[in-house]
Amino acid sequence: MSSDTPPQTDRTESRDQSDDSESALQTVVDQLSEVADEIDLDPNVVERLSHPNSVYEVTVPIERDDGSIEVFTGYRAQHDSVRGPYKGGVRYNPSITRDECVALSMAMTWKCAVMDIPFGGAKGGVQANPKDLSEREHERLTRRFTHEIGDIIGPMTDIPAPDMGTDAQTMAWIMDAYSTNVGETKPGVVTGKPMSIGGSEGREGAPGRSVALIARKAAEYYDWSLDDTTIAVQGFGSVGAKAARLLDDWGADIVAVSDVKGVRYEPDGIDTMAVPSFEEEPEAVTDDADEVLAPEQLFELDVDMLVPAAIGNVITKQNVHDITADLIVEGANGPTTHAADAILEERDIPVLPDILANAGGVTVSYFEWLQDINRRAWSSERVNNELDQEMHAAWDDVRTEFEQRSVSWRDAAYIVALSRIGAAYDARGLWP
Ligand SMILES: NC(=O)C1=CN([C@@H]2O[C@H](COP(=O)(O)OP(=O)(O)OC[C@H]3O[C@@H](n4cnc5c(N)ncnc54)[C@H](OP(=O)(O)O)[C@@H]3O)[C@@H](O)[C@H]2O)C=CC1
Ligand SMILES: O=C(O)CCC(=O)C(=O)O
Repeated sequence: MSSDTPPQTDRTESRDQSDDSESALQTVVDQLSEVADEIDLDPNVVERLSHPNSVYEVTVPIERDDGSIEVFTGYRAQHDSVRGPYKGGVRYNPSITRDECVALSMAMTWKCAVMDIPFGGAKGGVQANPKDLSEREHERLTRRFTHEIGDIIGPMTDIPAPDMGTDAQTMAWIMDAYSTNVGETKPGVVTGKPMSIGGSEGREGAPGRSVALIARKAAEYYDWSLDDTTIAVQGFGSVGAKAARLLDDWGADIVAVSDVKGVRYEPDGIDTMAVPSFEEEPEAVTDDADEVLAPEQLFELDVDMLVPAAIGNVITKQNVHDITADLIVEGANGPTTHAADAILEERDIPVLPDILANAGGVTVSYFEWLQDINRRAWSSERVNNELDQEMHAAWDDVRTEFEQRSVSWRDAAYIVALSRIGAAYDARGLWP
């Protein structure tokens, strides 16, 4: 099944349009086309990359705890595998759509390429609110979803991982359902598993760690001291809480953190360890806070650095002018629309893009996959050292393009990724 992709739009044209309706897919396709022009990427490769290889839509019926049957819709989008097996997370979210999965799968292709790890891009999910599911319902949903996509995932074909609304336990159920089906234990079919069944040290904290590492690199690049840097973080889950806590530990002042209910604001700096993360207790970030702001006020705060680490398309043409931060580091996937990105560029506010900043997750997933294949566990020191090395190498590659071509950080990251993907297509010559 192939997808109808949106038409590519001129960036200046999109500047003049309202981006109320700019979809995540439109954002990614526009970015692809802009960078393809910059590096003269073969138009055939651009055409190929503008479409997912396959998109699967499945029906996931489960028995609720009260005995009734409820039917959910699930997706798995596989974008491109020229550099290796499809790789990407599975999210449980009531508003997830087919197109959003396609957009996120495309971003995974770029992310793996910018990190130079041998995977392509995929993403999937189920249209369900994990907060409305009991643990047994979560398990039944996961096992049935795995059954429905069982033929198209596998350690050498497509390897799911956690994303919003899913966690290590979800991955354990996927691994068990898949392994039971094929009659053999296959730890490599998913990453982000519990340690007891082949998970890796450091995977859970890895995306937040990479966000913090890139934030620190960027601060150094612009000659800031982290000790004098104030930061606001949207989302206090797997990515946001870890990033905030590390940056706090490294000396920055985290002055605001938020969840769906609001913003906890402490101008003198928050003790981030004392605030419950999403995993510790959902929707509790503002509990007992002295000062609580409305969620949308986070972007208006007078801070040095902004880290959107919750959901996509939150920095838009409508609110981008409220932003006074001097630097943005994207923890979430696709938090900035293409139109808002152009305005930030005009305003000289650098944006360190998602495909670099949060790539620690898939990088440690790659380490986990290697450990599964070799049946050898790495120490947490080894995982963190190798992650730091990979992040620094990717930073250097992106910084080189940023400086040599005088493009945005996002375009520089896309250039690194698309050059590698283009070279793989050149070498393989996949055209029939
Ligand atoms: N987990 C991973 O391995 C990776 C995740 N990402 C991306 O990072 C982002 C966050 O994922 P992750 O940390 O795993 O998700 P989690 O489910 O762990 O946490 C999400 C957090 O965002 C908050 N949140 C949700 N909606 C809003 C909103 N509208 N405004 C403010 N806060 C909100 C939640 O708060 P509440 O408690 O109120 O629900 C929660 O604190 C996603 O874009 C994901 O794709 C990227 C790379 C890897
Ligand atoms: O760890 C992985 O394989 C993918 C994580 C993910 O979905 C992401 O980086 O957006």
